[in-house]
This record gives sequence, structure tokens and C-alpha cells, in this order.
Amino acid sequence: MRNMKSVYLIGLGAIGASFCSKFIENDYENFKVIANGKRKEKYESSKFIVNNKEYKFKFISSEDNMEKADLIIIACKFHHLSDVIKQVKPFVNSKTVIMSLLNGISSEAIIAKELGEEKLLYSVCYGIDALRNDNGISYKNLGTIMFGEKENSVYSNRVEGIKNLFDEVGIPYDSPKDLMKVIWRKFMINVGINQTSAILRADYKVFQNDYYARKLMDDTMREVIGLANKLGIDLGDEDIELFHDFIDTFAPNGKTSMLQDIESKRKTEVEMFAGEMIKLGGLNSYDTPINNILFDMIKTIENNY
Ligand SMILES: NC(=O)C1=CN([C@@H]2O[C@H](COP(=O)(O)OP(=O)(O)OC[C@H]3O[C@@H](n4cnc5c(N)ncnc54)[C@H](OP(=O)(O)O)[C@@H]3O)[C@@H](O)[C@H]2O)C=CC1
Ligand SMILES: CC(C)(CO)C(=O)C(=O)O
Repeated sequence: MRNMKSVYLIGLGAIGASFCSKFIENDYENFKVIANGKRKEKYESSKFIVNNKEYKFKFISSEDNMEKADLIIIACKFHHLSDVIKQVKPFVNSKTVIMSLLNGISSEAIIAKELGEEKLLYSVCYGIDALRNDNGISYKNLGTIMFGEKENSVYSNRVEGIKNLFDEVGIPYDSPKDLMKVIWRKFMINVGINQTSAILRADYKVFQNDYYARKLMDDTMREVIGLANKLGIDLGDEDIELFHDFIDTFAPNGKTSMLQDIESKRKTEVEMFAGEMIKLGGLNSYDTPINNILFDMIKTIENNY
């Protein structure tokens, strides 16, 4: 089993800070947050509040320290990724494992191209409902990190090492054999709920209670199922049903990360959702009419903040 001694995370937002808090609560000695330049200065003089509790994080900068990491967890938004990869590079050696908690199905290929496919483990967060606002970060459900090798039928040494690490710090996880299907299922969920919630300005209770919001979300998810099937990924209506059970457990006032972005007038991850659907649809002769419309609508909202 590979020992994950030094663990660095980059992207101290809703997702990143929620998981960071577990490392701090469990006094994980060699856990650090990567931040450079002005961001590091700002973080060092900021208070980080997660679920009403203050956490003190240790920061590491590629400008003053190049200690290599055993594991690097990336938790930024899609449009931060190319910058983040540059900042991560100095901490990577031949043994470093890299995990991306970004939603979507695109970040891994981008990281693999820049840092080496052999360093990657595939991962995605399920069921977390983290919110970031002026008062800090809060979540009701921490959810589960699903992770593993692309071909995950036998656990590798590094998968075992990370299972051990997550047990130690109390991060809920699973390492399913059919990880790629699980990642696609999450993509289907995000393409469905993140984008429709952003257009409708709808929190989770709307999707818990409103027939039409739910129908719009489901129709959008079905477009992903069609593409997935064309690419040999075995998603179906039962995956939509699984998500219906999940939504009912979410905090009614909680919001998708895309709706949070729209409300805070931040750039969204639409390129990673509708954008990726349109791109893959084009490459595979598969029409994506719903995603074409969602893409144009979300870009219009972004362009007119
Ligand atoms: N929020 C949620 O409930 C969920 C989100 N996700 C996914 O997780 C990913 C992260 O989302 P979320 O946590 O909501 O996003 P946030 O916007 O809350 O956080 C992103 C963080 O990345 C940091 N960052 C950006 N560029 C750099 C850089 N160059 N160096 C260091 N830090 C950087 C930002 O720092 P700064 O603030 O200083 O600019 C920010 O804190 C997304 O792909 C999202 O889709 C997945 C499941 C649920
Ligand atoms: C599934 C959902 C909606 C919450 O975990 C999410 O992934 C997001 O908000 O980006």
C-alpha cells in the first residue's frame, strides 16, 4: 500500500474547504493548501469558517517551497484549471498521485496531458451540498468521494493508500469497480440540475417539489444518457431515479454550485457541462438540442452580469 504522507490541496472554496476541515480536525500533520502570491497573503490574513467553526490551514507556495507531495487534491473551478495545473507542477514528482474533485468528465484529460496520465486517479464528489458565502462555507451533507483507477476492478497500492488516508481523517469515500459509469452518472446529474437550476434560479426545494422543474431536469439528463449510451457507457433511467432519491436528502434551501456562481456573478462551469455535451455530440453525430439552448442561455446570463 502506498503511504500518502504529504497531502496538498489546491482550491479552498466550497468543496476544498469542506474536505480541508476534516484534515485539520484530525490533526493531519503534513496537510497543506497550495496558494501563491497575493492569494496566499490574503488567505494568511483571512478567517476560514466551515459550518460555523474556524479552521487554521497551513499554506504552501511554489514560490518559496518545492516539497513534493504524495497526493495533490485539486478542487478548483473548471476555468481555474490551467492556472492551477501550473501551480501544482512544482510539487509533483514521479510518485505523486493527483485527484481532481471537479465535476464533469473533462478535467482528468486536461490534467493527464499536462502532468502525466500515470499520476491520475479518477474521482468525483457525490452528495455534497457545500455552500460558500460571505459568512464562510457550510454543508449539510459531506457526501462521498468516489475515486479509483480508470480500470478499478482490482485496488491498486495507491487506491489502498488513499482509502487508508480517508479512513484516518474521516472523509467518506467509495471506490466502485464501475467508476467510469459513476463519473458519467455525476456528469448527467450536473448537466441536468446545475444548468436548469441556474436558468430557473431554483434551489433544491424547487426540484424536490415542482413537477415541471423536475421534468426539465430529467429531460436534460436523458440527453446525457443518449450520448453516454452511444459511447458505450451503460447509463439509463434508473440512474435518474437514483438521483431523485438523493435530491430529497438535500437541504431544501441549498443550491447547486452553478446557481451559487450565477447569484454571485461569477463565471460558471457551463463549458464543462453543456459545452462538453455539444463538443462530444458533434464528434459522435449525436444531437444535443437541450444543451445547445442551455449553453446559449447561461452564456447570456454570464455576459450580462
Ligand atoms: N459546491 C458544491 O456543492 C459542489 C461543487 N462541485 C465541483 O467542485 C469544483 C469546485 O467547486 P466549488 O468548491 O463550489 O468552487 P469555489 O468557487 O467555491 O472554489 C474554487 C476555489 O478555487 C480557488 N482557486 C482558483 N484559482 C486558484 C489558484 N490559481 N490557486 C489556488 N486556488 C485557486 C478559488 O480561490 P479564490 O476564492 O481565492 O479565488 C476558490 O476558493 C467544481 O468543479 C464544482 O463543480 C462538486 C460537487 C458539489
Ligand atoms: C450534485 C450537486 C448539485 C450537489 O452536490 C453538485 O455537484 C453541484 O452543485 O455542483
